[in-house]
Amino acid sequence: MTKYDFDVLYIGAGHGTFDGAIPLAARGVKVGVVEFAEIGGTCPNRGCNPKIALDDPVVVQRQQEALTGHKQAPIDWSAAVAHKHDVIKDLPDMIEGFITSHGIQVLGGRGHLFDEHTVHVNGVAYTAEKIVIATGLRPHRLDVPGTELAHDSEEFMNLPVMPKSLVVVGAGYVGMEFATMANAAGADVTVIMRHDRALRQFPAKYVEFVVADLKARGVKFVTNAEVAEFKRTSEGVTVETDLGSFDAEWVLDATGRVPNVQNMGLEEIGVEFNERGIVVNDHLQTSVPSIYASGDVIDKTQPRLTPTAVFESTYLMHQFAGDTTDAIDYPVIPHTTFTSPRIAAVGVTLDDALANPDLYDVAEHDISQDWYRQVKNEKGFNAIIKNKDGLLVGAVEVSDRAEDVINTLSPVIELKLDAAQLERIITIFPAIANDSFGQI
Ligand SMILES: Cc1cc2nc3c(=O)[nH]c(=O)nc-3n(C[C@H](O)[C@H](O)[C@H](O)COP(=O)(O)OP(=O)(O)OC[C@H]3O[C@@H](n4cnc5c(N)ncnc54)[C@H](O)[C@@H]3O)c2cc1C
Ligand SMILES: NC(=O)c1ccc[n+]([C@@H]2O[C@H](COP(=O)([O-])OP(=O)(O)OC[C@H]3O[C@@H](n4cnc5c(N)ncnc54)[C@H](O)[C@@H]3O)[C@@H](O)[C@H]2O)c1
Repeated sequence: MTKYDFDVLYIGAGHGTFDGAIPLAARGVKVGVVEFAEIGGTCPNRGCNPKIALDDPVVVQRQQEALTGHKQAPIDWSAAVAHKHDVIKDLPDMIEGFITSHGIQVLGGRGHLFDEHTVHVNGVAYTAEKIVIATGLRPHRLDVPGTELAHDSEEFMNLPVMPKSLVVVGAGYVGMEFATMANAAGADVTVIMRHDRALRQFPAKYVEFVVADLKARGVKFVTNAEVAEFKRTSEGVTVETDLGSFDAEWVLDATGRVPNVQNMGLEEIGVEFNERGIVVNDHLQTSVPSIYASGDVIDKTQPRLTPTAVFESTYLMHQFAGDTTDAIDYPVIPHTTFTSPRIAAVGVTLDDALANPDLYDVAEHDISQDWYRQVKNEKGFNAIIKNKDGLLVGAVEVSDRAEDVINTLSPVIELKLDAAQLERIITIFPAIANDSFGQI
C-alpha cells in the first residue's frame, strides 16, 4: 500500500496528460487528474479541432476556385461556426469517459502545489508519489492601454457572425491561419506585424508565397509596426501604432501564448521556471525530483504542438510504469501552418541545408509540373533535403496538401529508410503518398 492518495497526480487535463495517464491507469497505477476548465485542454476545445473544422470550408472554397478559375462566394461563417460547435461539443465528455472508465479520479478545480508530494484543490489536500504539471499555455495579451478591447483565438472561433473588418496583431501560426479564415469569410483584414516577416519558423520564400496569395485576396500587411494603444470608436476599435492608426470592427490579439505557471505555488516549493515555461531535465523531471512536467508548459525547443505533448505524456507513462529509465529521445517533429495554401516542414531546415552544402544536397521542385497535382490545378513548390549518404533528412513544401506530403515523408526520415527499403514500400496510386514517395 502506498502512503499517498495517488501514485501519479496530473495538473491539467490536456494531451500532455491524458494520452499517457489513460494507459498508465490501465496498467494498475493509481492516477488522478486536476482540471478547472474543460477536460481535454486547448486542442479539442479551443485549438486544433475547432480550428480545422472552421478551416475546412476555406479548403473547399479554394479547391472550387482552382478548378473553375473563378473567385468563389465568401464562406458561410455562421454555418461553419455552428458545424464546428456540433463536431466538438461532445469531445470533453468523451475524453472524460475514457479517463474515468480507466479508474482515474478527476478532481475539478485549480491545482496548487503545497509541497513536493501535495496538491491543494478547492482547499482539499491530495498527496501523490509523483506529480506532473501539464498546465499548457494561455493567450498573451499586449500590455498597452485598451488591451481589453482586443480578443483571443477562442473568441474568434466563437464569433456568431464574421465582422466586416478585422485587425490581426501578430503573424505567427494563429495570426496567419485566422487572417486566412476571416478573409475567406469576406472580412476586410489587416495584419499588423512587429517584424518584416510572418511565420518565421518557415523559409522566407515559402512564407512569401502564402503572403502574396493573401495580398492578392485583399489582406493588408503592415510590417515593422509597434502597437501603442487600442481605442473604442462608434464602429469598433482603432489600433494606434507608430506607423499610423487602423480602424476595425474587431481586433484579434495573436501575439503568442505564455505558460500557465502563475499562482500555482511553484516558487514556494522551488520548481524552476522562466517566461518560456518549466525547466526540466532529459527525463522531464523538474528541479524538485518528485515533480515532472509535460506538454506545452515545458521550456523547450521542440514545437509546442499536440503530437509533441502526446509524445511527452506517453514517454512519462513508460517511465512511471518502469518500461524505461532512458532519457527522452524526441523523433523528428513535423509542423504545418493551416493557411491556404499550407506550409509544412520536417527535419533539417532548408536554411540550414543551403548554408551547409558540404553536408546536404537540396532538390527544389515545382509541384505544378506533377501530373497528379495538375488534376486539382495545385500550385506550390517543395525542397527535398538529403545527406551525403543519400538519406532523406528534411523536407518543406508550400501547397494545398503540404501537411499530407510532410506526414508521408516524416517516417522515412525518422526510420532512416534507404533506397532499397523505399523500393519495398508500395502506396496506393493515385494518391498524395504515391506522388510524394516518387520525389525522394
Ligand atoms: C488556436 C490554436 C490552434 C492550434 N492548432 C494546433 C494544430 O493545428 N495542431 C497542433 O498540433 N497543435 C495546435 N495547437 C497547439 C495545441 O493545442 C497544444 O500544443 C496542446 O493543446 C498542448 O497540450 P497540453 O496538454 O500541453 O496543454 P493544454 O491542452 O493547454 O492543457 C492544459 C490544461 O491545464 C489546465 N490548467 C492550467 N492550470 C491549471 C491549474 N492550476 N489547475 C488545474 N488545471 C489547470 C488548463 O485548463 C488546460 O485544460 C493550437 C493551439 C491553439 C491555441
Ligand atoms: N498549425 C498549428 O500547429 C498551430 C496553429 C495555431 C497555434 N499553434 C501553437 O500555438 C502556439 C501559439 O501560436 P501563436 O500564433 O499565438 O504564437 P506565435 O509565437 O507563433 O506567433 C506570435 C506572433 O506574434 C508576434 N508578436 C509578439 N509580440 C508582438 C507585439 N508586441 N506586437 C506585434 N506582434 C507581436 C510575433 O512576432 C509572432 O509573429 C504555438 O506554440 C503554436 O505551436 C499551432
